[in-house]
Amino acid sequence: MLIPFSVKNCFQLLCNSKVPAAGFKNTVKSGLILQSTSNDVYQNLAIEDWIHDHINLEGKTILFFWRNSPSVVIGRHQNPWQECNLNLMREKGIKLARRRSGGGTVYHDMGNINLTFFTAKNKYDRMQNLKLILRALNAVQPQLDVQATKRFDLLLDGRFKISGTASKIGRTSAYHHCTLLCSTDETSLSCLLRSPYQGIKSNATASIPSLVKNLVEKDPTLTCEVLINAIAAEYAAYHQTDNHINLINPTDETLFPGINSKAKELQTWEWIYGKTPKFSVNTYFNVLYEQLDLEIKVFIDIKNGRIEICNIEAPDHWLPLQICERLSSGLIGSKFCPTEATMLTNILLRTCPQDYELHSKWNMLCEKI
Ligand SMILES: Nc1ncnc2c1ncn2[C@@H]1O[C@H](COP(=O)(O)OC(=O)CCCC[C@@H]2CCSS2)[C@@H](O)[C@H]1O
Repeated sequence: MLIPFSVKNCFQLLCNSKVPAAGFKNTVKSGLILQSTSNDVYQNLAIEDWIHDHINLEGKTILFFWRNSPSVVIGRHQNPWQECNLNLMREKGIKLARRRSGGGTVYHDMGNINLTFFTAKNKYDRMQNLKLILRALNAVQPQLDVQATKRFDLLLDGRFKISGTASKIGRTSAYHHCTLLCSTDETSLSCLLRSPYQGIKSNATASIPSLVKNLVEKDPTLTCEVLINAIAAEYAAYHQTDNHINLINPTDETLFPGINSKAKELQTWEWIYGKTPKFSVNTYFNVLYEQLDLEIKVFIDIKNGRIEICNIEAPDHWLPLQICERLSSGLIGSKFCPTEATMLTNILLRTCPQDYELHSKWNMLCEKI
C-alpha cells in the first residue's frame, strides 16, 4: 500500500491516507529532510525499506540522514567471508549487515554519515545528489578539493575516497544512498575490510578497495553535525523546502507499521549469510600433532550459506579416510558457520565417546577450518 506524502507533521501526515491527494499536492513542498535517532544499522536499513515500500514519492523527494555504531555493510550480492574479517568482527562486537542495494562493502561508525536520497524512479539522479553534496562541502570549506567520479565515488584531492554510492531502483520509486567519511576510525576500516580466508571462489560482487580519508583531517571544524546541517541547508534550498531536520525513531510502529519485523528480518542469518551467492572453498593448511607436520586439504561447496559438498582430506595414518568421510558428510546441510559446525560434529563424536584422541584431532581441524 502506498501512502500519500507530506511534510506537515512529518510522518504522521505521511500515514494519513485520508488527505485528499490532489489538493494536498498544491499545498505541500516537494522535499522532506529526516534524520534517524537510532544508531542501529538494522533499524536504519529497515527505515529505508519501509519508505521505499510504503511512500508514494510522485513529485516528492526525501533526504534521510543516519549514522551507525560500528558495523560492516555488504552489498546485496556479496560474500561476507570474502569481504571482511568475520572473526575480528565477532571479537570486537561489530555488526554485519547486508543491504538491499548492490555494490561493495563499507565500514560505518559514528564518524561516517549515511545519506539516502529517495525519489520517484523517473527523478532518480545520483550525479545531481552528489553535486548537491559538493555544493554543501564547498559552502562550509571552499578550499576543499572534492570531485565526483564516473563510479559515483567522491574523491578528496583527486585520490582519497570520502564517499561511496549504491542504489536500489524499484517499480515506481528509487533510492540512492551514499556514505560520507567525516571522522571514521580508519584503522578499524582497513583491518575489518580485509578477509583472512583463503581459497574462496565465487561470482559474488567484489568490492573495489580505495585509499580513504576523513574530511576532519582537512579541517577540524568539519564535524558530522556541521556537514549534516550544510547538506540539509543545500537540499532545502535546491528543493525550495523548509530547512528543518525531522528526527524520526525507526522503532515507532505507530509511524511505521511493520518496521520492527523489517529490522528483524535484516538481522537473520538467512538474510545476512544465506543470501550469499553460491561459492566454494578450496584450501589446505598444516597442523602440528605430536611433532608431526600434517597437511590437511579442504574442499567445500556452499549454497545459500549451507554446506552442500564437503571433502576433508587428512593423512590416512592420522585420521583414517572412513572417519574423515563420516565427519565430512556430517557437515553437509549445516550452516557454514563455526558454532553450527562444531555443534554438529560434537553430536557425531558422541557416537564414539571414549575416543579422546579422535576428539582432540577433530577439534583441531574444526578450529582451523
Ligand atoms: N564508509 C566508507 N565511505 C567511503 N569509502 C569507504 C567506506 N568504508 C570503506 N570504504 C572504501 O570503499 C571500498 C569499497 O568500495 P566499493 O566501490 O566496492 O563499494 C562502495 O563504495 C559501496 C558504497 C555503499 C554505500 C551505502 C550507503 C548506505 S549503506 S552502504 C572499501 O574497500 C574501502 O576502501
